[in-house]
Amino acid sequence: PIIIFQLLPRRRDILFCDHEFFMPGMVDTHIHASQYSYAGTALDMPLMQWLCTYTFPVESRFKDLEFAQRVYTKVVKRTLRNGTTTACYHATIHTDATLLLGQIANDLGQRALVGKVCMDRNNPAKYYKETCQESQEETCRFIAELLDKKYPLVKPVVTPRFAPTCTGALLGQLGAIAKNNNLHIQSHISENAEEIKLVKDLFPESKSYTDVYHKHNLLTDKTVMAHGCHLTDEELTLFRETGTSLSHCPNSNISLCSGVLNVRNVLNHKVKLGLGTDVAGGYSASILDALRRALDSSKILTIQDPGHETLTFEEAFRIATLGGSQALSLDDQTGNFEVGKDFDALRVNVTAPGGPIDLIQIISVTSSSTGDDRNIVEVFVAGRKVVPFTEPKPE
Ligand SMILES: O=c1[nH]c(=O)c2nc[nH]c2[nH]1
Ligand SMILES: [Zn+2]
Repeated sequence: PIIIFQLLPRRRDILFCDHEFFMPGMVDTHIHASQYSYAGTALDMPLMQWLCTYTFPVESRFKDLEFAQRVYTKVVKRTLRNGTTTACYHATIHTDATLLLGQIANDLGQRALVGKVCMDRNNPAKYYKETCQESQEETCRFIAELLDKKYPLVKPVVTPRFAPTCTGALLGQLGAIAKNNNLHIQSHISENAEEIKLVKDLFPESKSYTDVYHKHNLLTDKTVMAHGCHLTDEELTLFRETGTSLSHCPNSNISLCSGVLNVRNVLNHKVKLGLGTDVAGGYSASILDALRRALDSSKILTIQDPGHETLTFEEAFRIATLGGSQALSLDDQTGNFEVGKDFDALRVNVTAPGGPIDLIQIISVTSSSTGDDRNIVEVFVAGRKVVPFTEPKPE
């Protein structure tokens, strides 16, 4: 999808070809960098079985820094090429590999939140475990070492994987760490029915899944929760009251048969909302793909209930850009071209050679659903051109 909101007049310092324009960079509010290694495969199971069968064994390999370097370089480059100027990453439980992800995002020029995953229970994988104490200590080390690098665009995010794999003790400690250091928080919530039932059994004292996180001080205006397909209105109200945002990951929700988020209901509750690829539950690393699937998902709800107010193309575009920046509380820096924000932008050529669009005639296009990364000819983050990639100069 491409929105042509303004065909800029020709300027001497920026040469625009015909059918070119700038659009704001896109924001991926939820992506597992470590799972990029198997993106597009292994989507034949529901969430809990999928995690144990595929995800945890693959994530355990990130103890190996060479493997991590290879995968993380590829995922940052791929998302940049797809126009993701800001990404909110889950890595793995490994502190050093997660620090490496931060370094790679910095070197390649992506704006990023990077999280060392925390999980101290319900993980059957043999070599992929940490205790509550290790998780807490390594999170503190991760935060201190990443902040010490003083990367201008890369920040740590406190990352309890989700309630089923975290004890209450760990959730409480992570809530305190985030509060004491004024940090972002990310996790998952209410993705599928089996998971919700498990949380009910594990936390019988809590009123709801949302209440579990709330009780542990994990719902703040710097928290982003992925999925939320099955949240009740009462839970959405708590999201609104605490300033917590949602990451809508439609490719993943369909691929793992998890559920369909009612975006209209989320917007009506005035909950901040962004889009996520959720690689590798989602098989595409492109936010344009997420945008299309958000529209498809909304249309499915309309098929089921003709009274449902379908998401518009313009609303989906906003969620992919400004909405994402608001969801990550980064909208003072990015999300649109408001004066004072950084220049995070994509130079789009509707008729890029080899691209998917055949422009048959000059039309007053306001939107098109056929563009892809071939149409994104340049990417800028904070004013720096980061795509096409520049090879490092030889010493
Ligand atoms: O889509 C998902 N991917 C994950 O890796 C994950 N972990 C917890 N819940 C999850 N959901
Ligand atoms: Zn996820």
